[in-house]
Amino acid sequence: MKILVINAGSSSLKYQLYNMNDESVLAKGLVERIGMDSSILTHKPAGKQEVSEVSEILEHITAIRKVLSMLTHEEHGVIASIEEIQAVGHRVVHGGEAFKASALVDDAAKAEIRRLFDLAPLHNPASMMGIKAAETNMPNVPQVVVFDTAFHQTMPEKSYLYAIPRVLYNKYKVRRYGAHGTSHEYVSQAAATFLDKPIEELKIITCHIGNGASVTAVQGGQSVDTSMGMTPLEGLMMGTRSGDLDPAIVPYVMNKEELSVSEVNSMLNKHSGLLAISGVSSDMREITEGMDKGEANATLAFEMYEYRLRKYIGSYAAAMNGVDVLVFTAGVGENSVVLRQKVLEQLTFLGVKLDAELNAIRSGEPRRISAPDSRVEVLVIPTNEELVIARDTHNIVTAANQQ
Ligand SMILES: Nc1ncnc2c1ncn2[C@@H]1O[C@H](COP(=O)(O)OP(=O)(O)O)[C@@H](O)[C@H]1O
Ligand SMILES: CC(=O)OP(=O)(O)O
Ligand SMILES: [Mg+2]
Repeated sequence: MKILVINAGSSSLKYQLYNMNDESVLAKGLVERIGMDSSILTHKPAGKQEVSEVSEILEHITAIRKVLSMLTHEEHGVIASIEEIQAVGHRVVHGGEAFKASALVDDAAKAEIRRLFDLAPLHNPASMMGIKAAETNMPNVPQVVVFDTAFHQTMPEKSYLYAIPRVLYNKYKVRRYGAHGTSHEYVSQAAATFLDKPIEELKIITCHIGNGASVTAVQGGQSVDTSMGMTPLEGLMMGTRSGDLDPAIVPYVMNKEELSVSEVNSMLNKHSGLLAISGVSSDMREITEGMDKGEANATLAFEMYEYRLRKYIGSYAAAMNGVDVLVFTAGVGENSVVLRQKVLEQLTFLGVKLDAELNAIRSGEPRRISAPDSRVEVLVIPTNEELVIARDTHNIVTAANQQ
């Protein structure tokens, strides 16, 4: 079965085409700047040269049409016809309380995802555009939705409730949902496999540190707490998101600066984090370059980012009364040697002992970076959200076909 995996953002669309017979990736790519004056489609067929194409792509529907024509292209294509795509899997950030697992797309699922627009205004509308675009271009192909929030549905009330009037939960479902669940689940299972230990016996802290970043406490294979909240704004300091802050700052700043709700949302989601403190970039590579050059603001941004991540790790060790395994994943977690080093150097109180040489190795494979006598196993595990989405899609569509 060939499955197209789609991760739609508000102005971007990432895709991967899988052959599920051997779980190989036939092609992958990215459409950026959808709706802007010049959009860029970057397409990488397996074993062939990467190609880029600049054009005007105003909507997701057009973006998918371009992707499909690239996948079937004479020179850069990997399939003879669109008919070869037997299912589409979509990443959806918010599944609320309704979705505890992945699901087939039908009218009820779409209505629920739409109902959740309010809770994830930056993410769910983009996912819905991706679903609509795929339906329009491939009307008879089954579609599956895989939710970032699903893995965190095991959190107990004491983790997911906010200490605000209960009526807000009853009426509006205001609570912690978390995100990046597909990744936290994948890397926690991969960690247990790597260590050859039953996941039921492990206390694992998974750090998904990408553009968006979150930490999860995984006890016995289940998410028991996570740093992102009702929306992906809470928790760690991120590329452009503030993470935790005193909620009183919001009305105070709105009042002083005469900001609207959407302006303050935009400030906290798009103009904060590393970008705001460094004044230069939201990209960790540029932050560390600035730090190497002795730039004070880049150095401060890095220090805040590292410190806040370390505090979350400490608090989740307390939440589980211990930690056996610490996992780093996603763009920054997999690649930033210096971030891991700075975090781990000050977790010696937990029994963490870093092996600096192992930490400096660059590899795309799961690996251990702690010393043999470290009380906590520290691993770097490349995440693969797309593969999980492809597998869930395959399982759900296969089961539906058998009915
Ligand atoms: N070699 C590297 N060193 C440090 N940071 C890196 C490196 N490569 C990528 N990154 C960081 O990874 C981030 C993107 O992570 P990723 O998981 O791809 O994010 P997302 O999926 O949220 O777009 C970038 O912002 C960049 O700062
Ligand atoms: C939920 C979220 O933060 O996603 P991303 O890391 O892709 O921005
Ligand atoms: Mg990501």
